[in-house]
Amino acid sequence: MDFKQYVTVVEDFPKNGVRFKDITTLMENGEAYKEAIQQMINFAEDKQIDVIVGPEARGFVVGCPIAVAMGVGFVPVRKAGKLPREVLEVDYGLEYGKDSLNIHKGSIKPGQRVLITDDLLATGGTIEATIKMVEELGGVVAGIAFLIELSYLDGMDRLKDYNVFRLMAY
Ligand SMILES: O=P(O)(O)OC[C@H]1O[C@H](OP(=O)(O)OP(=O)(O)O)[C@H](O)[C@@H]1O
Ligand SMILES: Nc1ncnc2[nH]cnc12
Repeated sequence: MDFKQYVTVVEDFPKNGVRFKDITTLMENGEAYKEAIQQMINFAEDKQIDVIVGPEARGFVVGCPIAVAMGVGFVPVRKAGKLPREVLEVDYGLEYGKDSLNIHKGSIKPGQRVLITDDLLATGGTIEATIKMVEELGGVVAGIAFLIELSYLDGMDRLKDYNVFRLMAY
């Protein structure tokens, strides 16, 4: 399947000449969304995954259906101030700003094998912060799966030590 035909490229969003890759048009198409998720599951299948971790919000869009299909749990990474219990917090930068991310302490058990999911790899700031939180909680990052890599931003350079899958590259 040519997945790129379902992604809409929006010029200058949210600002400063960023070429935004909008996956909502892929999600609107049941066949394309299902097949994209299936390809991520195929990548994860032989990795003895115990739990999936995805950053808000688009990491949920890909991570939750994979978790349900694989019969494993899903742990949300959220922007600061959204999780109600005790959290681990990490600052990060992204293509169009900076923020901090939280994960619930105790949400990953030491030694658990984790698949990290997100829709898109840009600078790699979000995923690097997510990896840091998983590893600080004692999890083992067994794989990282994206729908899209923006190869002109070199985010993959930060992920050399990991097993990474991406469906599309721009
Ligand atoms: O590789 P990076 O430079 O870190 O950028 C990639 C991140 O940016 C987007 O999320 P965003 O923070 O815009 O949040 P959203 O999913 O809530 O829209 C995207 O879903 C990734 O998580
Ligand atoms: N260019 C881009 N398109 C969509 N999501 C993004 N997140 C960070 N950069 C992005």
